[in-house]
Amino acid sequence: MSWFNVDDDDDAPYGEYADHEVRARPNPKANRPRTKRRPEHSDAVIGMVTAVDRGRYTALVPATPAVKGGPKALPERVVVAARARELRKTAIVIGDRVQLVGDVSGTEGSLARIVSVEDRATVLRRSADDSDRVERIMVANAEQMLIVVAAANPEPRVRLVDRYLVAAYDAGIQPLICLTKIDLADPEPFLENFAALEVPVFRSAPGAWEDDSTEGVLSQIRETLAGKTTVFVGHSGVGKSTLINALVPEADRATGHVNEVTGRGRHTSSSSVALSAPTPGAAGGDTGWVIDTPGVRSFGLGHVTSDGILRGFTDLIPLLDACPRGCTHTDEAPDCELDLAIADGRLDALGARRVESLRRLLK
Ligand SMILES: Nc1nc2c(ncn2[C@@H]2O[C@H](COP(=O)(O)OP(=O)(O)OP(=O)(O)O)[C@@H](O)[C@H]2O)c(=O)[nH]1
Ligand SMILES: [Zn+2]
Repeated sequence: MSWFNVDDDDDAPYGEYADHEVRARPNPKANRPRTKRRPEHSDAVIGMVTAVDRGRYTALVPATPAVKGGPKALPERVVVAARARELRKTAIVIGDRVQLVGDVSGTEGSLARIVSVEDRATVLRRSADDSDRVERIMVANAEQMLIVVAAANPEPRVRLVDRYLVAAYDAGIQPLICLTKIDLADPEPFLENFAALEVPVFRSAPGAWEDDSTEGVLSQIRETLAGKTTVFVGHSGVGKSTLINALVPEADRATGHVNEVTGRGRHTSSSSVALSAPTPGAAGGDTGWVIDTPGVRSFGLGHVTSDGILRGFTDLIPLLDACPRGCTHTDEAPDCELDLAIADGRLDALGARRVESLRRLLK
């Protein structure tokens, strides 16, 4: 099975566990869940978590070879698992690589046990709002973030994109921007806001897909997704599901569906899920992973330090070297180089808008 689709936890679409333990770690890019090293499970297999649903985790386990005198060979399979007791307080999220023991056959009705979570390459977090210092882990091990934003309906908001960018840079994830609904409005004025950043941009509308042509935006996006794990984020209604359905035809994200593993039918728009995104034409099936997340209105950054926020403004960073020592770069900061650069024209009107964006987030 190359893809599957299982609902997330309805009540906690970003994972059930506040991430107190991880926040204390000094390096936000390479932190690991604080799991005590348990006795080795030499028989454990590794799987990737693709869905979380009320204490049940779905993991994709690659084919395992036969062991002499031991278990038989097994093909790639979907395994449903519960967490081991000792992992009660550990966040397990989509994208996590986990060690599974017990019945890892993936046969209908079987239940394996997750006994540990592997170190994470990246952790994408979000807090409820900026005053909320308790963040949730949304996704583990994403390498790219595709920020989906509509040219119109809903109106694009610079501030929300700024927030996604900050969250991505803070997590060490490469951001990408996809403007949808370019048939409804000219996307360029909005995109100018981000022109100074070296962020790849895609422009999408069903008329621009031209699936068969290499120039079509879908082909461009597929190429970028190949072999990578990419989390899709965006405000509700921007066309994220439409895009995912076009990229991963089996995804069926727009309509409700029956959960293949649990048999429960539920609407998908509140759930996160990982879908494999095969790249047509790529030799050897250069599969990427698309992680869909529920559309959000706001994206809290209460957990990000001001240094983390600055990382989202790569275009302004070179100026800051000339700031007075300890400069906070806010409106009130005396002699901030950002103000001097606006005054003497090194930053144009667009640059001044970037400074405003930064300062709103630094508040
Ligand atoms: N004109 C136009 N409409 C689009 C485009 N993409 C999506 N839509 C429409 O926009 C509406 C919302 O699209 P969805 O794909 O459901 O949006 P979503 O971002 O997944 O929204 P949530 O499920 O709430 O997160 C639907 O009616 C789509 O048909 C586009 O490129 N152009
Ligand atoms: Zn400054």
